[in-house]
Amino acid sequence: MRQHVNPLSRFFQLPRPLPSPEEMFAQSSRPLHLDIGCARGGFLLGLAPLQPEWNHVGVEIRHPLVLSAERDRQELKLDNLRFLFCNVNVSLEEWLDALPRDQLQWVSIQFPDPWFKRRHQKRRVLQPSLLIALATALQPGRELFIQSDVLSVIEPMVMLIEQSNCFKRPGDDFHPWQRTNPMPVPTERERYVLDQGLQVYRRLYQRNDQQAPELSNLEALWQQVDNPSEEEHSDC
Ligand SMILES: C[S@@+](CC[C@H](N)C(=O)[O-])C[C@H]1O[C@@H](n2cnc3c(N)ncnc32)[C@H](O)[C@@H]1O
Repeated sequence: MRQHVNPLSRFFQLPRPLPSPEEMFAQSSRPLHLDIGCARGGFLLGLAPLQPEWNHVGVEIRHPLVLSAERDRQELKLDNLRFLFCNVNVSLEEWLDALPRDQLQWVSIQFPDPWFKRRHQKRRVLQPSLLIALATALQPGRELFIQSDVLSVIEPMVMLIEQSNCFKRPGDDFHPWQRTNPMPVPTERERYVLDQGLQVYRRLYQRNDQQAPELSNLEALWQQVDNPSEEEHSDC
């Protein structure tokens, strides 16, 4: 059990320039997968060797976890993977904006920290401005995958994604939630949740061809997203 770090604290509000794909990867033109909130990186450390034709980037706000993940990556000699320390709500938009067109092809946000209280809404990782930056970087057909074991965490994300009008669900996906994980490797949190016999809520989205909305419009919708639970929570 641990308390989450507060992404709004002054320390985490300092912008950090993030390296470009050219600076990170020898074969920098490969398609890019971005995992937001990668923690110790177990998921990407397992995935990168299975997908050598992709480059993978994990971003994480807790610096010691990034150091540990990078150490493991170097031991495993995985040159198609990097872990970066940043607050995605402060530093990711500029990086996304500078990516070559259609390089980013997959984004995953898995088991994000559950900030339940409405007054903590701004601490949640998926904010309107981040969603717009992702929607702008992802070309039609490219994918955004979200999963969580907490319904009241994933529902506002679903609402935000769907209200943006930038994403659709694949045509063969008729269920409220994906039954299985489209990724071949579970995350650390996912493994823990499944071991407990708990349910996992998953959604896979594809970028459609609609323009990203104005930030002010999406922010107004986000304000309407209500979350009644006042429970405090901690995990991983
Ligand atoms: C509940 S953990 C899940 C970790 C991993 N995705 C998994 O499924 O095992 C959520 C992770 O997101 C990170 N995180 C939360 N807010 C973040 C932010 N603004 N920027 C980057 N990482 C963030 C947390 O530090 C934490 O490691």
